[in-house]
Amino acid sequence: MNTIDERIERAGILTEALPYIQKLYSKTIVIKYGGNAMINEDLKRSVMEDITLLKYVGMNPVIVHGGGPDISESLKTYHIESKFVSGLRVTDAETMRIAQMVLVGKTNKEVVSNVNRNGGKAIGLCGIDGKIIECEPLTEDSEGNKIDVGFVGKIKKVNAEILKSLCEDEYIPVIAPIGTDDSGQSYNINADTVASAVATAMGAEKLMFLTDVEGVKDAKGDIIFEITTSSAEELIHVGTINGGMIPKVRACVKAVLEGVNRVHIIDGRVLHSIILEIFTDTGIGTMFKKG
Ligand SMILES: Nc1ncnc2c1ncn2[C@@H]1O[C@H](COP(=O)(O)OP(=O)(O)O)[C@@H](O)[C@H]1O
Ligand SMILES: CC(=O)N[C@@H](CCC(=O)OP(=O)(O)O)C(=O)O
Repeated sequence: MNTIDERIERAGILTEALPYIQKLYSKTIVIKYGGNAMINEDLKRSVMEDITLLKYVGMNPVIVHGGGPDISESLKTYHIESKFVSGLRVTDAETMRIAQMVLVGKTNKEVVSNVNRNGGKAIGLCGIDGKIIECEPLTEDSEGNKIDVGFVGKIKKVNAEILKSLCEDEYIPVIAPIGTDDSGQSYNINADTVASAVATAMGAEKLMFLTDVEGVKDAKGDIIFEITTSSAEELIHVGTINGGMIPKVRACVKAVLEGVNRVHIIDGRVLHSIILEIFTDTGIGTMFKKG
């Protein structure tokens, strides 16, 4: 049994959250949940509890999930080697078939089921459903160099109406990063890119990327708490930001420039990282701003 002092302290913590709840009430918050942050059951549960809590206090969370490690593992069982160009998986027809099977059939349903188990109402979708994500083949990397990565999609349009209706109807949309074109061809898309495009199309207030580092690091390895869009580009240019952090940072920069107010990269390995970011003044991880 808790003492009265402990209970008063708890009440204090809850009321501290009030200004944040008021500020973000009815606002859309897009959460990118990366494969490398889906580490263990405790962490998965804490992410789902946080997201369900956001919904119950009146915010509109939308989840975009990755699943790169899951895809690579499945490809291995089919004796297919994973190849990446500019951080993007080279996706031939067979890789596309397996990526879709894994992302939609496995990862998406696991996330949906975890949200539901925690009392939320999740609806699993990918960009093919309702043609939410319209694509064409991606033929250039972010520097404008020609690349041949097969069925990797460049997003032409996100049709956000269905997502908005689901949010209004008490649901939490859970989106797998697969898109489609007019012919019905499926495309594999980097999940960071999808999260950014969904946040912009939905007019989200906030976009959070859960990953496996504390935030964006500078050349000395220290976390950068606030980064401008121009210094982010500069750190990519000099190589301080590299590998999988490049598409993530570019997705952040694009979202900020296209009107998403708050964009953060946070450590998905920390229990309740979403709540810590949203309900505290200092926040955690790296925040992006225009400039
Ligand atoms: N400047 C940097 N700061 C932080 N992480 C970086 C940086 N440059 C490269 N990285 C790497 O980026 C990784 C995160 O990208 P990625 O593995 O693609 O994440 P996710 O699977 O969550 O999308 C980190 O684990 C880190 O190794
Ligand atoms: C084109 C491309 O690279 N697509 C990614 C989609 C999954 C993803 O982005 O997952 P993470 O967020 O866990 O890395 C892939 O095939 O791995």
